[in-house]
Amino acid sequence: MQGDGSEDITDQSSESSIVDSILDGKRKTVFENKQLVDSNTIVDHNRIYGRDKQLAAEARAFRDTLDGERPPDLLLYGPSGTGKTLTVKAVAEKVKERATQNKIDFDFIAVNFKTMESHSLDRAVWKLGNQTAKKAGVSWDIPRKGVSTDAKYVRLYEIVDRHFDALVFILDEIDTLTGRASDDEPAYSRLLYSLSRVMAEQHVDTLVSTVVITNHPKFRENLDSHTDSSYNPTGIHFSDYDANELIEILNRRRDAFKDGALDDGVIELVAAYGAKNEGDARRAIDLLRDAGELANRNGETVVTERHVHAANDSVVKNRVLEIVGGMSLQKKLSLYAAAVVADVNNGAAPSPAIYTLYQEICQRTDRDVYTQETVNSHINKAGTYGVLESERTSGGFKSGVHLMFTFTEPVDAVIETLEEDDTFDEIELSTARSIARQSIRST
Ligand SMILES: Nc1ncnc2c1ncn2[C@@H]1O[C@H](COP(=O)(O)OP(=O)(O)OP(=O)(O)O)[C@@H](O)[C@H]1O
Repeated sequence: MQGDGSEDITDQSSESSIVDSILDGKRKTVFENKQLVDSNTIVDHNRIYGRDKQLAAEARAFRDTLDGERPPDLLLYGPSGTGKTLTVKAVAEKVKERATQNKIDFDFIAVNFKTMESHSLDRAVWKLGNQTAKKAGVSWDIPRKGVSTDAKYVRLYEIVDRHFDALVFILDEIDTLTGRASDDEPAYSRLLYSLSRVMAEQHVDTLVSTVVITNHPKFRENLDSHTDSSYNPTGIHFSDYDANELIEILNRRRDAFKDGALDDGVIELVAAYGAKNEGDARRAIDLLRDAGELANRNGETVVTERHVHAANDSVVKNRVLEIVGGMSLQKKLSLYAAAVVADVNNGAAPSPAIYTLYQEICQRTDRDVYTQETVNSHINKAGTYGVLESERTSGGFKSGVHLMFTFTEPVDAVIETLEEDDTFDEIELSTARSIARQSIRST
């Protein structure tokens, strides 16, 4: 806008020519098939590495369907990003192909319960109904509210019975289905009970079975005794990947990139970061894609180790920001003290030294000082989101038994992220560091 309120024509035309040149020009990209580095893509069997035992166990179970028998329920457990969802969906797709050849109506319904806004049984049944109706190609005429859970079950099972010979429900993160706090039995227990008894109790002819995917197999301890006796899944374990396995996985997706667009060492570096990140293949694939996107943004045609390092820094920062961004002031102060102590003490932060630094910071910036117990519990909260781990120990400090915190995220990223908050304007990092060193020596 100019002073008289009219548009600046020169600026507008240069803007539109920039936009035109971007839209009209041929896009430079390092990617040949970007889908391969989208972690939601279900890749073909020839790109799945090192899961033969698990694939075989899943195929053996699903095979029953082709023989007209109900497959056993499966429980796939292990850390995040270890191929639980990928393998079971890949096998289910294959079984579906065979079933179609044999004129069997087989299908699978995959639902992730974590992403639901409410974790009640009612919402879970509604969601299963909605997905099942979609697969069956019929409309799901049940409103979310105003209809009882029983009525939702009835309609769901009617669709199942009418449209499928065999159906597998793939239930991801089922342990998040806790239901209301007042419920005496968790919602997932009631859902598993119903699904495992549907053929007997609802007179459904369809061969119905379940595949539960979880990082927390201990959820079974909270099953109601009735569910526990009717639900006996076959367990299949998935362990995390080491760097060499991640290299194999990533190498099978090289063709996501154009010929020559991946510099030597890029895959190995991404795998090394991935191995540090709990051997999670999802994070490794995402990092490889992010590095490629960064090269694209910079207008470069080859992805190098530099892009990987930079992409990793920004992933870590975003993750830490997501966790610490919403913390209260006192939690931030406690975590900051822990991070500074860890920073000067080779990554380990003993609680007495943290508390000394925390007190100093609060006194110097005129803030309330909470008890050591509260500070420890504030820091432990950060642990539940995966920033650090704690262990009870008794060695080396006058104060007897204490907690030792070790960070699972890079300490410098935690300090840098916390320092973005105005609260820390009054605190000099160098001063905090020297107090931390002193308190390590004197506690
Ligand atoms: N063995 C493997 N070979 C090829 N790709 C893999 C392998 N394991 C995992 N992946 C890829 O890593 C990503 C995460 O895998 P998947 O979704 O199966 O993990 P998950 O174990 O189900 O994790 P979560 O517990 O978080 O749901 C996916 O993109 C998947 O394609």
